[in-house]
Amino acid sequence: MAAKRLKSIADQERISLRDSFRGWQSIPRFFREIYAAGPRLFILNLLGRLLKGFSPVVLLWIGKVIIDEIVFLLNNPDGDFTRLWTYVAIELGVALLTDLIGRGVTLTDGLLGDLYSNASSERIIHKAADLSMSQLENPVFYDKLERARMQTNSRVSLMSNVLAQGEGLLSIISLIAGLIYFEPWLILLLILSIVPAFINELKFSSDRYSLARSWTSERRELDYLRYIGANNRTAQEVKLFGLTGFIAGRFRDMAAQYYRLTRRLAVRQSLFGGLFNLLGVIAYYGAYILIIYRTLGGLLTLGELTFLSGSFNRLQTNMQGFFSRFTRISESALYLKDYFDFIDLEPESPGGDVVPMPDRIREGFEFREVYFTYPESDTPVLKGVSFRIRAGEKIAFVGQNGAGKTTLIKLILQFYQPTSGQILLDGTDISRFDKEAYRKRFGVIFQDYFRYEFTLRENIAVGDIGAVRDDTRIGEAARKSLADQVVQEMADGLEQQLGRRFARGQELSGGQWQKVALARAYMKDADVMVLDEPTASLDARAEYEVFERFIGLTRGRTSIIISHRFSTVRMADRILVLEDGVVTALGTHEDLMEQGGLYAELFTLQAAGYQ
Ligand SMILES: Nc1ncnc2c1ncn2[C@@H]1O[C@H](COP(=O)(O)OP(=O)(O)OP(=O)(O)O)[C@@H](O)[C@H]1O
Repeated sequence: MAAKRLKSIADQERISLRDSFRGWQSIPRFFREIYAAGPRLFILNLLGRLLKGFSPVVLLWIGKVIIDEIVFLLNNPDGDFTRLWTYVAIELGVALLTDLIGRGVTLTDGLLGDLYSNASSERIIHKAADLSMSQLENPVFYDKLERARMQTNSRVSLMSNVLAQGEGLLSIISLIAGLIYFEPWLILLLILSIVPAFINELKFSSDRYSLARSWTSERRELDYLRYIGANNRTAQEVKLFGLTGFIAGRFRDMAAQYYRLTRRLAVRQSLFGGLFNLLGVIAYYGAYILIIYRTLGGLLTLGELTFLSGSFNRLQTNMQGFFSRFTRISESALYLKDYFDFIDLEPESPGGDVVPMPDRIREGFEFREVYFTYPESDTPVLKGVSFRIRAGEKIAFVGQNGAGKTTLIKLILQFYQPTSGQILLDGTDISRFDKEAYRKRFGVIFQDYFRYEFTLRENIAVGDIGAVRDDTRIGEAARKSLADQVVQEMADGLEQQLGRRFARGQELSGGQWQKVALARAYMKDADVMVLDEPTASLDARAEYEVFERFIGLTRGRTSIIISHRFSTVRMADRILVLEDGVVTALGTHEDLMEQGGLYAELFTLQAAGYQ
């Protein structure tokens, strides 16, 4: 199998050093979101870190005072020991307090992280709901959604890193103040030992991000392969068709390329990093020798020697931590920008004033010269479609696979806007109605309805989720769609968990699922019922019953039915025949039979099959 060649770091647009800092602009907004998720925890955390930030210098300082006091007492054996023990007690107190505060900080970090992660996941769900189908189907948008969703955990660690960074900065400033006070030259050595390592870190982090980013869609494919390769839904086909080798091979090729690219980066980073670290060790010993000389020369006390060498050592570790966190933050902050880019996506809006929905449909729908091409596609699906659906009538759409029947429904439901032409409801362009109010008037079952792994009750109630506790309405919807038979067969009745994913879940047959899905359309007293292939999985008797009920129950209500079964279709008031995106006939069953076109041909073909 010829594997796709994947983009390497050399192929793609590189993210420059300056771009690495770009992400930092999003941090204030990020912290506003975290604050909003848990204001009290956030303030507690800041206070804790503030105190903890000063603890290293305080501890080192007390250590210095203690050693100087010991040296003094050694030289003056008759001196008073009270001061020494007081210092030791203070050191113990500070050490205990620092430990306690440290635990408090870890605790508030974890809790804040949880709160923030929950809040941001919810935001992403809401945002995805605001976007149009064409936005969601667009791969660029989808990649943004994917990045926003996948990086929830990395945002949580970003939060801890930024907070730790503030704390680290306090420690560094206070330790530097001590160094400057006794021995300013040490600062120069410190800078010398740290800066090259920092630049190295920064460079590699932007490379890592560039690589990960340019690979978003490939990683999605890897995830998809992992999913279809090890999953109870695909297991049947994978076993039957022997697909394991194919899927695993495809996964292996892609994963190996990704591994090779990341390995090269990681090895180079680690080599350079090691080299620069050696520089740090040499600088530390340079500083140590300088301090020893000064002490031997009587310029520094023994306590000051321990304070300075301790401070230098701490500073070096703290600064290394600071810089490596800095690059980690720059890296995750770039992802943060992806998240905000997604949150800031503008939903498509028609512009102009919103017109209130009429309280009931008087005339009906009208398609006027509607042309439609799916986004990201060049092939027109609808090519100048004009027809009316009268208020209260039952209309059936028929036509061969791919003719555009479901597309007509998607346009009526405003999942997409026509490329040109108009769809009117009682004379008003449907795009001018508030989408939510408009869609509320429809009871719909889609051809590719979703099987939610929720309870049976919830699966029916998704048609009007506000009524999930309304047993009367759920029971009625189930009766109308024959789903009541399914309810009776389940051990837990309406509370039966469906699907196999969760404990006590019960899988349904195709026809049972269809009855459940059909019940959703009955959940509300909709003005317009839309049934797209509602009976494809039902047995002949169930199908007959479903339709008989449907006709009786929706008398006088506008309904649209898509079906390939002509026994169903002929029950409609009028039938629209769609051929390759064009309406070729519209009339009653009798009219169309008389005309002798595609409808008559298909009807006769199917009828002959039953003889
Ligand atoms: N989301 C989409 N993006 C791009 N093209 C699409 C999309 N959905 C459908 N199409 C294309 O639009 C054409 C019409 O599809 P549609 O689902 O409307 O057909 P249909 O008449 O309902 O067919 P069927 O009887 O098989 O359900 C098909 O050629 C299909 O490939």
